[in-house]
Amino acid sequence: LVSCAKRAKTPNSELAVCRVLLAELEAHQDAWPFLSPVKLKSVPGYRKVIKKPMDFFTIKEKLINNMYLNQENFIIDVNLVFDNCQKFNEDDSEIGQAGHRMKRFFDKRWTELLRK
Ligand SMILES: Cc1ncccc1N[C@@H](C)c1ccc2c(c1)OCCO2
Repeated sequence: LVSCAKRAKTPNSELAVCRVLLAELEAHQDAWPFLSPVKLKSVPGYRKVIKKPMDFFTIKEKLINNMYLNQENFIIDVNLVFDNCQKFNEDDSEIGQAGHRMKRFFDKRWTELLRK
């Protein structure tokens, strides 16, 4: 039989994987600093230093409201969470360490799930 062309991934199946990945991030024991938006009034300097705040709750809202057209936009927002964390927090701080652990976990899982 002639093999059919490799079926392109439909956007919704791409986004289904993003929902699975986000659920795993939210369930991770080191997710606590990233579960909701940083309160800009209660963290001195955050608003000035971090130009594009991002967190897992906001990402979930964007997924639910179909604001991600593809996996790439989702991955950009997740990496923004970790880049903001590294920019604002010392590597040896509680939050800094949580951020490094979460980034390592994410990089591993999306490689396994998305790089099929
Ligand atoms: C990711 C991040 N980077 C820099 C600062 C804060 C945060 N997270 C907030 C939720 C946060 C995390 C931990 C906290 C906190 C707020 O305020 C009270 C003390 O403990």
